[in-house]
Amino acid sequence: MARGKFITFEGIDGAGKSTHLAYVADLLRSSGKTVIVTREPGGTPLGEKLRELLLHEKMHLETEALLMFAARREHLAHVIEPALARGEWVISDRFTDATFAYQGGGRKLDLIKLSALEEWVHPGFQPDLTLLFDVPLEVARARLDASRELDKFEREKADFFAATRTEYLRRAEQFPERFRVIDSTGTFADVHAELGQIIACI
Ligand SMILES: Nc1ncnc2c1ncn2[C@@H]1O[C@H](COP(=O)(O)OP(=O)(O)O)[C@@H](O)[C@H]1O
Ligand SMILES: Cc1cn([C@H]2C[C@H](O)[C@@H](COP(=O)(O)OP(=O)(O)O)O2)c(=O)[nH]c1=O
Repeated sequence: MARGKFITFEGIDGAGKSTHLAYVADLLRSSGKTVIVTREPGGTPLGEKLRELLLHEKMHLETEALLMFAARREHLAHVIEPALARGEWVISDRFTDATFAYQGGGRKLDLIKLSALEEWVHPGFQPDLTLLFDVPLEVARARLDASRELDKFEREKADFFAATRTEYLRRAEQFPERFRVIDSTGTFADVHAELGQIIACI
């Protein structure tokens, strides 16, 4: 049985990534793949408890980074790795790039510390494809304000999101073999067309 593929969705809050996740899952299912959709922080019973804390409690920056990776360890062990080994495809709404972008870029935690945690939690393992949904900050903010009650991260100021977006784009340049940057300012139809082309080539 061939191993499945691991696809991650990334972007600043309000970029539109969650909106397009079901579309990509359906595209893959219609081509005969078994697909699991999951998310971070979360994706396991313990991970979802950690998510509650991470999204609503104030904590030291390093505690936040450590808990993100603790939840990720659970997620890899109990969901991602077993599914890929069974030949299933896994789509995750965020993964380690989010920790580099938010805790590293946004909150300025030393990237060397994050690389050490990454090397500990998933040495040699990376997504096969990372879709980075990119929009200007004002567009993301307007979409967020119109759509939901904001959590701890979503209430951050513009300079936090500017730094988060910059770090995402820097990583996309650093790892061009797995990143695809999606212009998420277009209509749903525009974004779907771009996603369709990318998925057709994977
Ligand atoms: N291309 C788009 N055009 C207009 N509105 C969009 C677009 N993509 C997403 N939205 C809207 O923006 C809001 C935030 O999208 P969401 O997918 O939840 O963002 P994210 O998961 O990136 O935080 C939702 O109300 C969604 O309907
Ligand atoms: C996975 C991850 C998420 N986050 C943040 C980004 C988001 O603001 C928040 C939750 O992500 P997300 O599920 O995208 O939130 P929503 O469904 O409300 O759009 O967690 C980090 O700061 N670091 C991480 O490593």
